[in-house]
Amino acid sequence: MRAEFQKENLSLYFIAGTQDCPAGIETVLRQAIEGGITMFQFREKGPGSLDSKDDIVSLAIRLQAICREAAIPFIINDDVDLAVKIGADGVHVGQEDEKALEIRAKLKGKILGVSVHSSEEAAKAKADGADYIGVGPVYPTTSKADAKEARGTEVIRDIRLAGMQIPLVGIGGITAENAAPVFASGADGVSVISSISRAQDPKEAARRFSAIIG
Ligand SMILES: Cc1ncsc1CCOP(=O)(O)O
Ligand SMILES: C=C1C=NC(C)=NC1=N
Ligand SMILES: [Mg+2]
Repeated sequence: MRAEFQKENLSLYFIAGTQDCPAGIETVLRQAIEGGITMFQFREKGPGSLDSKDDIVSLAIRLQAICREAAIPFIINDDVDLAVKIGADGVHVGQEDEKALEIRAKLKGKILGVSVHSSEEAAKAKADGADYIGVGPVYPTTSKADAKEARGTEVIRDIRLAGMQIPLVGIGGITAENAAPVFASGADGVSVISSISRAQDPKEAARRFSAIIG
């Protein structure tokens, strides 16, 4: 899958777990796909998320099938073993997760995304073989309890000013109304949870981004 991964996949990168989807994650995912999302990350984490491993695995398999039908990359958050087990297209890990270098070895040919909060962490992620980096929170967020302080587009600009061209997605509190500055600062895409997952009409919510993505 890595061969097919390109920065355009990051344009509208939807992330969700059951905890983010009052209307039901499978329904929300299908509507988000109809609305034009370009990549999906299953992130079952935090208050209200499933705690049964079996439930998580069977849901991941169902969500993966929905993404495969639509030919969009299916990414697992944090759980490298789950990603390998079900043959996901890739994994996204934070600084505290398994070392990106070790994951790169386990996930040959798959997509590896790493969360970074500075240009130094971005350089390390690149050296470790990351295919893309997630930078944020850009704006305040309520979808990640332990999120760091919102930095606006400062870190994205720092990374681009440092000359790093690695595929980069901004994340944190992003809506169709505040997405333009994220692209303007050098991001290849925006990563979104609640402005799609909690929308009255997730398809319409996703579609509203396409005016900005071009
Ligand atoms: C997973 C993650 N990482 C940084 S902020 C965040 C949550 C983003 O959720 P939302 O788009 O609802 O603010
Ligand atoms: C924390 C995260 C940062 N960025 C992305 C793309 N996903 C995440 N789970
Ligand atoms: Mg993590």
